[in-house]
Amino acid sequence: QSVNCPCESQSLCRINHFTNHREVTVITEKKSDFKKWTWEGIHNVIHIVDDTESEDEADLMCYTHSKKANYGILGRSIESVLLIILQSLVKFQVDVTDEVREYLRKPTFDNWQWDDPEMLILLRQMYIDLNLVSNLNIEMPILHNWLYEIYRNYNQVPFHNFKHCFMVAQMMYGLIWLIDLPSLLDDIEIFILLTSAICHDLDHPGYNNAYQINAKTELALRYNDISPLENHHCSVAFEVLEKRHCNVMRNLSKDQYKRVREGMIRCILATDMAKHNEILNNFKSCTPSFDFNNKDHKALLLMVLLKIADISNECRPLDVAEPWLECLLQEFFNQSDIEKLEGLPVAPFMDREKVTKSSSQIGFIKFALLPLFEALGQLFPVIEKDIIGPVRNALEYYTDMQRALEEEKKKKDAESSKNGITKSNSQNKVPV
Ligand SMILES: Nc1nc2c(ncn2[C@@H]2O[C@H](COP(=O)(O)O)[C@@H](O)[C@H]2O)c(=O)[nH]1
Ligand SMILES: [Zn+2]
Repeated sequence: QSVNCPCESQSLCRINHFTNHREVTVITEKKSDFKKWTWEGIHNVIHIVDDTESEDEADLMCYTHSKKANYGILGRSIESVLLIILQSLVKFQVDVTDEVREYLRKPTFDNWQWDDPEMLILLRQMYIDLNLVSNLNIEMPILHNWLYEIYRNYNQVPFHNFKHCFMVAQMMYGLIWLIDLPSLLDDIEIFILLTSAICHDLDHPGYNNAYQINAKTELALRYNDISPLENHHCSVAFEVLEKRHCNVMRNLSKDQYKRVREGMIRCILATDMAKHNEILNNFKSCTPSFDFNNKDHKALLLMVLLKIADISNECRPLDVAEPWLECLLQEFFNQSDIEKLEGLPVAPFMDREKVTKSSSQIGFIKFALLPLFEALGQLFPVIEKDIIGPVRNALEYYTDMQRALEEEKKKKDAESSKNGITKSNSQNKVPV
Protein backbone atom coordinates (compact mmCIF):
# COMPACT_ATOMS: atom_id res chain seq x y z
CA GLN A 1 0.00 0.00 0.00
CA SER A 2 2.59 2.52 -1.00
CA VAL A 3 1.51 6.07 -1.53
CA ASN A 4 2.61 8.54 -4.16
CA CYS A 5 4.38 11.04 -2.07
CA PRO A 6 4.06 14.66 -3.13
CA CYS A 7 7.31 15.60 -1.47
CA GLU A 8 10.59 15.47 -3.33
CA SER A 9 12.56 13.52 -0.76
CA GLN A 10 12.12 10.01 -2.11
CA SER A 11 14.78 8.56 0.11
CA LEU A 12 12.88 9.54 3.26
CA CYS A 13 9.58 8.46 1.80
CA ARG A 14 10.90 5.00 1.09
CA ILE A 15 11.12 4.63 4.83
CA ASN A 16 7.93 6.53 5.53
CA HIS A 17 5.38 5.49 2.93
CA PHE A 18 2.68 6.52 5.28
CA THR A 19 3.63 10.08 6.06
CA ASN A 20 0.61 12.22 6.77
CA HIS A 21 0.15 13.51 3.24
CA ARG A 22 -2.48 16.04 4.13
CA GLU A 23 0.03 17.70 6.37
CA VAL A 24 2.72 17.53 3.73
CA THR A 25 0.45 19.35 1.31
CA VAL A 26 -0.46 21.99 3.86
CA ILE A 27 3.18 22.54 4.59
CA THR A 28 4.07 22.75 0.92
CA GLU A 29 1.36 25.38 0.51
CA LYS A 30 2.69 27.34 3.43
CA LYS A 31 6.29 26.97 2.37
CA SER A 32 6.40 30.45 0.88
CA ASP A 33 5.62 31.95 4.30
CA PHE A 34 8.89 30.59 5.58
CA LYS A 35 11.06 32.30 3.07
CA LYS A 36 11.04 35.38 5.25
CA TRP A 37 12.22 33.49 8.31
CA THR A 38 15.94 33.20 8.55
CA TRP A 39 17.63 31.00 11.12
CA GLU A 40 18.84 34.10 12.83
CA GLY A 41 15.29 35.46 12.91
CA ILE A 42 13.93 32.25 14.38
CA HIS A 43 16.64 32.16 16.96
CA ASN A 44 15.72 35.65 18.07
CA VAL A 45 12.03 34.85 18.28
CA ILE A 46 12.49 31.71 20.34
CA HIS A 47 13.60 32.97 23.68
CA ILE A 48 16.11 30.27 24.43
CA VAL A 49 17.42 30.64 27.93
CA ASP A 50 20.90 29.30 27.72
CA ASP A 51 24.40 30.35 28.56
CA THR A 52 25.94 28.24 25.82
CA GLU A 53 24.62 30.23 22.89
CA SER A 54 26.86 28.66 20.26
CA GLU A 55 25.74 25.16 21.21
CA ASP A 56 22.11 26.15 20.67
CA GLU A 57 22.91 27.55 17.31
CA ALA A 58 24.46 24.24 16.39
CA ASP A 59 21.42 22.37 17.69
CA LEU A 60 19.05 24.42 15.61
CA MET A 61 21.25 24.14 12.57
CA CYS A 62 21.31 20.36 12.74
CA TYR A 63 17.93 20.30 11.00
CA THR A 64 19.28 21.92 7.90
CA HIS A 65 22.33 19.76 7.62
CA SER A 66 20.97 16.54 9.18
CA LYS A 67 24.19 16.18 11.12
CA LYS A 68 22.51 13.90 13.61
CA ALA A 69 21.09 10.52 12.71
CA ASN A 70 17.26 10.64 12.73
CA TYR A 71 16.51 12.44 15.98
CA GLY A 72 13.03 13.38 14.90
CA ILE A 73 13.72 14.34 11.31
CA LEU A 74 12.32 11.19 9.68
CA GLY A 75 9.61 12.12 7.20
CA ARG A 76 9.52 15.68 8.35
CA SER A 77 10.58 18.80 6.50
CA ILE A 78 12.41 21.59 8.22
CA GLU A 79 9.44 23.79 7.34
CA SER A 80 7.06 21.60 9.29
CA VAL A 81 9.19 21.88 12.40
CA LEU A 82 9.44 25.62 12.00
CA LEU A 83 5.71 25.92 11.40
CA ILE A 84 5.01 24.20 14.68
CA ILE A 85 7.54 26.26 16.55
CA LEU A 86 6.13 29.50 15.23
CA GLN A 87 2.50 28.54 15.78
CA SER A 88 3.30 27.44 19.29
CA LEU A 89 5.13 30.66 19.98
CA VAL A 90 1.96 32.52 19.25
CA LYS A 91 -0.30 30.08 21.03
CA PHE A 92 1.83 29.62 24.12
CA GLN A 93 0.61 33.09 25.05
CA VAL A 94 -2.95 31.78 25.06
CA ASP A 95 -4.72 30.63 28.20
CA VAL A 96 -6.57 27.34 28.14
CA THR A 97 -10.23 27.70 29.12
CA ASP A 98 -11.66 25.91 32.16
CA GLU A 99 -13.88 23.88 29.86
CA VAL A 100 -10.89 22.55 27.90
CA ARG A 101 -8.92 21.93 31.10
CA GLU A 102 -11.79 19.77 32.34
CA TYR A 103 -12.11 17.92 29.02
CA LEU A 104 -8.37 17.27 29.01
CA ARG A 105 -8.86 15.01 32.05
CA LYS A 106 -11.30 12.70 30.28
CA PRO A 107 -10.44 9.40 28.56
CA THR A 108 -12.95 10.47 25.89
CA PHE A 109 -10.58 13.25 24.77
CA ASP A 110 -10.42 13.35 20.96
CA ASN A 111 -6.92 14.14 19.72
CA TRP A 112 -8.06 14.30 16.09
CA GLN A 113 -9.72 17.66 16.82
CA TRP A 114 -6.46 19.31 17.91
CA ASP A 115 -3.39 20.32 16.00
CA ASP A 116 0.21 19.85 17.14
CA PRO A 117 0.80 23.38 18.49
CA GLU A 118 -2.41 23.09 20.50
CA MET A 119 -1.25 19.78 21.91
CA LEU A 120 2.00 21.40 23.01
CA ILE A 121 -0.05 23.97 24.89
CA LEU A 122 -2.17 21.26 26.47
CA LEU A 123 0.95 19.41 27.61
CA ARG A 124 2.14 22.59 29.27
CA GLN A 125 -1.28 22.91 30.94
CA MET A 126 -0.89 19.44 32.46
CA TYR A 127 2.31 20.51 34.25
CA ILE A 128 0.58 23.67 35.47
CA ASP A 129 -2.62 22.01 36.67
CA LEU A 130 -0.80 19.20 38.47
CA ASN A 131 1.07 21.95 40.37
CA LEU A 132 4.38 20.60 39.05
CA VAL A 133 5.37 24.00 37.67
CA SER A 134 4.89 25.65 41.06
CA ASN A 135 5.98 22.81 43.37
CA LEU A 136 9.06 21.75 41.39
CA ASN A 137 9.95 25.30 40.43
CA ILE A 138 9.88 24.66 36.68
CA GLU A 139 10.69 27.86 34.75
CA MET A 140 8.16 28.55 32.02
CA PRO A 141 10.63 29.40 29.19
CA ILE A 142 12.50 26.18 29.99
CA LEU A 143 9.26 24.20 29.88
CA HIS A 144 8.52 25.74 26.46
CA ASN A 145 12.01 24.95 25.12
CA TRP A 146 11.75 21.41 26.41
CA LEU A 147 8.36 20.85 24.80
CA TYR A 148 9.64 22.13 21.41
CA GLU A 149 12.58 19.80 21.69
CA ILE A 150 10.33 16.86 22.52
CA TYR A 151 8.18 17.69 19.51
CA ARG A 152 11.23 17.85 17.24
CA ASN A 153 12.46 14.50 18.41
CA TYR A 154 9.37 12.55 17.42
CA ASN A 155 9.43 11.28 13.85
CA GLN A 156 6.57 11.61 11.42
CA VAL A 157 5.85 7.88 11.26
CA PRO A 158 2.31 6.45 11.07
CA PHE A 159 1.84 5.50 14.73
CA HIS A 160 4.80 6.25 16.99
CA ASN A 161 4.68 9.98 16.40
CA PHE A 162 4.11 13.10 18.48
CA LYS A 163 0.34 12.52 18.53
CA HIS A 164 0.91 9.12 20.15
CA CYS A 165 3.19 10.77 22.71
CA PHE A 166 0.44 13.27 23.42
CA MET A 167 -2.26 10.62 23.75
CA VAL A 168 -0.21 8.52 26.15
CA ALA A 169 0.49 11.62 28.23
CA GLN A 170 -3.19 12.59 28.11
CA MET A 171 -4.32 9.13 29.27
CA MET A 172 -1.75 9.25 32.05
CA TYR A 173 -3.04 12.69 33.01
CA GLY A 174 -6.61 11.36 33.02
CA LEU A 175 -5.63 8.39 35.19
CA ILE A 176 -3.80 10.66 37.62
CA TRP A 177 -7.03 12.61 38.21
CA LEU A 178 -9.41 9.65 38.04
CA ILE A 179 -7.46 7.65 40.65
CA ASP A 180 -6.59 10.81 42.59
CA LEU A 181 -2.91 9.93 42.48
CA PRO A 182 -1.77 13.30 43.90
CA SER A 183 -3.22 12.15 47.23
CA LEU A 184 -1.24 8.88 47.09
CA LEU A 185 2.04 9.86 45.40
CA ASP A 186 4.42 12.79 45.81
CA ASP A 187 5.24 15.46 43.20
CA ILE A 188 8.35 13.66 42.03
CA GLU A 189 6.38 10.49 41.31
CA ILE A 190 3.68 12.45 39.46
CA PHE A 191 6.44 14.19 37.49
CA ILE A 192 7.99 10.80 36.63
CA LEU A 193 4.64 9.51 35.36
CA LEU A 194 3.82 12.45 33.11
CA THR A 195 7.37 13.02 31.85
CA SER A 196 7.93 9.31 31.10
CA ALA A 197 4.67 9.26 29.16
CA ILE A 198 5.82 12.23 27.05
CA CYS A 199 9.29 10.79 26.45
CA HIS A 200 8.52 7.08 26.16
CA ASP A 201 8.77 6.73 22.34
CA LEU A 202 11.19 9.55 21.47
CA ASP A 203 12.79 9.17 18.04
CA HIS A 204 10.89 5.94 17.29
CA PRO A 205 11.83 4.99 13.71
CA GLY A 206 8.56 3.14 12.98
CA TYR A 207 10.19 -0.31 13.04
CA ASN A 208 9.95 -2.46 16.15
CA ASN A 209 12.58 -4.25 18.24
CA ALA A 210 12.28 -7.47 16.24
CA TYR A 211 13.20 -5.53 13.09
CA GLN A 212 16.04 -3.73 14.87
CA ILE A 213 17.48 -7.04 16.01
CA ASN A 214 16.92 -9.03 12.81
CA ALA A 215 18.22 -6.23 10.59
CA LYS A 216 21.17 -5.68 12.96
CA THR A 217 20.52 -1.95 13.06
CA GLU A 218 22.73 0.59 14.77
CA LEU A 219 20.37 0.60 17.78
CA ALA A 220 20.42 -3.19 18.15
CA LEU A 221 24.20 -3.19 17.99
CA ARG A 222 24.45 -0.30 20.46
CA TYR A 223 22.17 -1.96 23.01
CA ASN A 224 23.17 -5.59 22.40
CA ASP A 225 19.64 -6.54 21.31
CA ILE A 226 18.30 -5.65 24.77
CA SER A 227 15.18 -3.50 24.33
CA PRO A 228 17.02 -1.39 21.73
CA LEU A 229 14.13 0.98 21.11
CA GLU A 230 13.18 1.60 24.73
CA ASN A 231 16.82 2.14 25.64
CA HIS A 232 17.07 4.63 22.80
CA HIS A 233 13.87 6.51 23.76
CA CYS A 234 15.17 6.86 27.27
CA SER A 235 18.62 7.90 26.20
CA VAL A 236 17.22 10.61 23.89
CA ALA A 237 14.97 11.77 26.75
CA PHE A 238 17.97 12.45 28.97
CA GLU A 239 20.03 13.89 26.14
CA VAL A 240 17.28 16.49 25.71
CA LEU A 241 16.95 17.06 29.44
CA GLU A 242 20.70 17.54 29.73
CA LYS A 243 20.57 20.61 27.48
CA ARG A 244 20.63 23.52 29.86
CA HIS A 245 17.89 25.45 28.08
CA CYS A 246 15.58 22.40 28.16
CA ASN A 247 16.32 21.12 31.62
CA VAL A 248 12.96 21.27 33.35
CA MET A 249 14.67 19.54 36.29
CA ARG A 250 17.32 22.13 36.81
CA ASN A 251 15.83 23.38 40.08
CA LEU A 252 15.49 19.91 41.61
CA SER A 253 17.84 18.74 44.32
CA LYS A 254 20.42 16.05 43.50
CA ASP A 255 18.36 13.51 45.34
CA GLN A 256 15.18 14.49 43.47
CA TYR A 257 17.02 14.33 40.13
CA LYS A 258 18.30 10.86 40.99
CA ARG A 259 14.79 9.66 41.81
CA VAL A 260 13.41 11.08 38.56
CA ARG A 261 16.16 9.51 36.48
CA GLU A 262 15.79 6.08 38.10
CA GLY A 263 12.00 6.24 37.86
CA MET A 264 11.89 7.35 34.23
CA ILE A 265 14.40 4.73 33.11
CA ARG A 266 12.43 2.02 34.89
CA CYS A 267 9.09 3.17 33.45
CA ILE A 268 10.26 3.69 29.86
CA LEU A 269 12.09 0.35 29.75
CA ALA A 270 8.90 -1.29 31.06
CA THR A 271 7.07 -0.28 27.86
CA ASP A 272 8.87 -3.05 25.94
CA MET A 273 5.97 -5.46 25.36
CA ALA A 274 8.41 -8.36 25.62
CA LYS A 275 8.35 -7.70 29.37
CA HIS A 276 4.57 -7.51 29.58
CA ASN A 277 3.84 -10.81 31.32
CA GLU A 278 6.72 -10.53 33.75
CA ILE A 279 5.61 -7.05 34.88
CA LEU A 280 1.94 -8.04 35.00
CA ASN A 281 2.67 -11.12 37.12
CA ASN A 282 4.88 -9.16 39.54
CA PHE A 283 2.18 -6.54 39.88
CA LYS A 284 -0.57 -9.11 40.42
CA SER A 285 1.42 -10.76 43.15
CA CYS A 286 1.71 -7.51 45.11
CA THR A 287 -1.78 -6.04 44.62
CA PRO A 288 -3.57 -8.13 47.32
CA SER A 289 -1.34 -6.52 49.96
CA PHE A 290 -0.34 -3.34 48.11
CA ASP A 291 1.53 -0.96 50.37
CA PHE A 292 2.10 2.68 49.37
CA ASN A 293 5.05 2.79 51.78
CA ASN A 294 6.76 -0.06 49.93
CA LYS A 295 9.19 1.33 47.32
CA ASP A 296 9.08 -1.81 45.16
CA HIS A 297 5.29 -1.83 45.11
CA LYS A 298 5.19 1.81 44.07
CA ALA A 299 7.85 1.27 41.38
CA LEU A 300 5.71 -1.51 39.91
CA LEU A 301 2.60 0.65 40.05
CA LEU A 302 4.33 3.44 38.12
CA MET A 303 5.48 0.96 35.44
CA VAL A 304 1.98 -0.51 35.11
CA LEU A 305 0.42 2.96 34.84
CA LEU A 306 2.73 3.90 31.97
CA LYS A 307 2.14 0.58 30.24
CA ILE A 308 -1.60 1.09 30.54
CA ALA A 309 -1.47 4.63 29.17
CA ASP A 310 0.74 3.37 26.33
CA ILE A 311 -1.70 0.73 25.09
CA SER A 312 -4.91 2.50 26.05
CA ASN A 313 -6.33 3.45 22.65
CA GLU A 314 -9.08 0.86 22.94
CA CYS A 315 -10.58 2.55 25.99
CA ARG A 316 -11.23 5.62 23.85
CA PRO A 317 -14.49 6.18 21.93
CA LEU A 318 -14.60 4.22 18.66
CA ASP A 319 -14.18 7.29 16.45
CA VAL A 320 -10.97 8.14 18.31
CA ALA A 321 -9.62 4.60 18.68
CA GLU A 322 -10.26 3.17 15.23
CA PRO A 323 -8.07 5.68 13.32
CA TRP A 324 -5.30 4.84 15.80
CA LEU A 325 -5.63 1.16 14.92
CA GLU A 326 -5.38 2.08 11.24
CA CYS A 327 -2.17 4.04 11.97
CA LEU A 328 -0.74 1.08 13.89
CA LEU A 329 -1.56 -1.38 11.11
CA GLN A 330 -0.02 1.00 8.56
CA GLU A 331 3.19 0.98 10.55
CA PHE A 332 3.08 -2.81 10.94
CA PHE A 333 2.46 -3.34 7.21
CA ASN A 334 5.16 -0.86 6.34
CA GLN A 335 7.60 -2.90 8.41
CA SER A 336 6.51 -6.31 7.11
CA ASP A 337 6.71 -5.08 3.50
CA ILE A 338 10.31 -4.06 4.06
CA GLU A 339 11.05 -7.30 5.93
CA LYS A 340 9.77 -9.28 2.97
CA LEU A 341 11.94 -7.23 0.63
CA GLU A 342 14.97 -7.70 2.83
CA GLY A 343 14.36 -11.40 3.46
CA LEU A 344 13.90 -10.93 7.20
CA PRO A 345 11.44 -12.86 9.41
CA VAL A 346 7.89 -11.43 9.32
CA ALA A 347 5.62 -11.62 12.38
CA PRO A 348 2.12 -12.83 11.36
CA PHE A 349 0.46 -10.01 13.34
CA MET A 350 2.21 -7.49 11.06
CA ASP A 351 1.55 -9.19 7.77
CA ARG A 352 -1.05 -7.49 5.56
CA GLU A 353 -1.88 -10.93 4.07
CA LYS A 354 -2.79 -12.37 7.45
CA VAL A 355 -4.16 -9.58 9.61
CA THR A 356 -7.43 -7.68 9.80
CA LYS A 357 -8.46 -4.98 12.24
CA SER A 358 -10.65 -7.45 14.14
CA SER A 359 -8.14 -10.29 14.30
CA SER A 360 -5.49 -7.86 15.48
CA GLN A 361 -7.62 -6.41 18.27
CA ILE A 362 -9.34 -9.52 19.59
CA GLY A 363 -6.07 -11.19 20.57
CA PHE A 364 -4.47 -8.00 21.81
CA ILE A 365 -7.44 -7.01 23.98
CA LYS A 366 -8.02 -10.51 25.37
CA PHE A 367 -4.44 -11.43 26.15
CA ALA A 368 -2.56 -8.19 26.73
CA LEU A 369 -4.89 -5.29 27.41
CA LEU A 370 -7.69 -6.62 29.61
CA PRO A 371 -5.50 -8.67 31.98
CA LEU A 372 -3.38 -5.58 32.68
CA PHE A 373 -6.33 -3.21 33.04
CA GLU A 374 -8.18 -5.64 35.28
CA ALA A 375 -5.11 -6.01 37.51
CA LEU A 376 -5.08 -2.24 38.03
CA GLY A 377 -8.85 -2.38 38.55
CA GLN A 378 -8.29 -4.72 41.52
CA LEU A 379 -6.34 -1.95 43.20
CA PHE A 380 -8.42 0.99 41.96
CA PRO A 381 -12.04 -0.09 41.27
CA VAL A 382 -12.74 3.51 40.19
CA ILE A 383 -11.29 2.72 36.72
CA GLU A 384 -13.90 0.02 36.06
CA LYS A 385 -16.54 2.27 34.46
CA ASP A 386 -14.58 4.70 32.28
CA ILE A 387 -11.46 2.68 31.49
CA ILE A 388 -12.19 -1.05 31.60
CA GLY A 389 -15.83 -0.84 30.43
CA PRO A 390 -14.98 0.72 27.02
CA VAL A 391 -12.27 -1.93 26.46
CA ARG A 392 -14.87 -4.69 26.96
CA ASN A 393 -17.15 -2.89 24.49
CA ALA A 394 -14.31 -2.71 21.99
CA LEU A 395 -13.74 -6.46 22.34
CA GLU A 396 -17.41 -7.06 21.59
CA TYR A 397 -17.26 -4.71 18.61
CA TYR A 398 -14.28 -6.48 17.07
CA THR A 399 -15.71 -9.93 17.85
CA ASP A 400 -18.86 -8.98 15.92
CA MET A 401 -16.73 -7.65 13.09
CA GLN A 402 -14.76 -10.91 12.94
CA ARG A 403 -17.96 -12.98 12.96
CA ALA A 404 -19.34 -10.93 10.08
CA LEU A 405 -16.12 -11.45 8.12
CA GLU A 406 -16.28 -15.20 8.68
CA GLU A 407 -19.92 -15.33 7.61
CA GLU A 408 -19.04 -13.45 4.46
CA LYS A 409 -16.19 -15.83 3.75
CA LYS A 410 -18.45 -18.86 4.23
CA LYS A 411 -20.97 -17.40 1.81
CA LYS A 412 -18.31 -16.71 -0.79
CA ASP A 413 -16.83 -20.19 -0.38
CA ALA A 414 -20.25 -21.75 -0.81
CA GLU A 415 -20.85 -19.68 -3.92
CA SER A 416 -17.47 -20.63 -5.32
CA SER A 417 -18.06 -24.35 -4.85
CA LYS A 418 -21.52 -23.96 -6.40
CA ASN A 419 -19.80 -22.48 -9.45
CA GLY A 420 -17.33 -25.33 -9.51
CA ILE A 421 -14.34 -23.44 -8.11
CA THR A 422 -12.43 -25.50 -5.57
CA LYS A 423 -11.77 -24.08 -2.12
CA SER A 424 -8.03 -24.00 -2.61
CA ASN A 425 -8.53 -21.73 -5.63
CA SER A 426 -10.63 -19.27 -3.69
CA GLN A 427 -9.01 -15.89 -3.11
CA ASN A 428 -11.48 -14.88 -0.41
CA LYS A 429 -9.35 -15.71 2.57
CA VAL A 430 -10.25 -14.34 5.96
CA PRO A 431 -7.01 -13.53 7.67
CA VAL A 432 -6.72 -14.87 11.18
N1 LIG B 1 -2.69 -5.11 18.11
C1 LIG B 1 -2.50 -4.01 18.86
N2 LIG B 1 -1.29 -3.76 19.37
C2 LIG B 1 -1.15 -2.65 20.10
C3 LIG B 1 -2.20 -1.76 20.35
N3 LIG B 1 -1.74 -0.74 21.12
C4 LIG B 1 -0.45 -1.00 21.32
N4 LIG B 1 -0.08 -2.14 20.71
C5 LIG B 1 1.24 -2.78 20.71
O1 LIG B 1 1.90 -2.50 21.91
C6 LIG B 1 3.06 -1.75 21.66
C7 LIG B 1 3.09 -0.64 22.70
O2 LIG B 1 4.30 -0.14 22.89
P1 LIG B 1 4.92 1.20 22.23
O3 LIG B 1 5.74 1.77 23.33
O4 LIG B 1 5.67 0.72 21.05
O5 LIG B 1 3.82 2.16 21.84
C8 LIG B 1 2.93 -1.20 20.24
O6 LIG B 1 4.13 -1.03 19.59
C9 LIG B 1 2.10 -2.28 19.58
O7 LIG B 1 2.92 -3.32 19.14
C10 LIG B 1 -3.47 -2.06 19.81
O8 LIG B 1 -4.48 -1.34 19.99
N5 LIG B 1 -3.56 -3.20 19.07
ZN1 LIG C 1 4.12 4.07 22.89
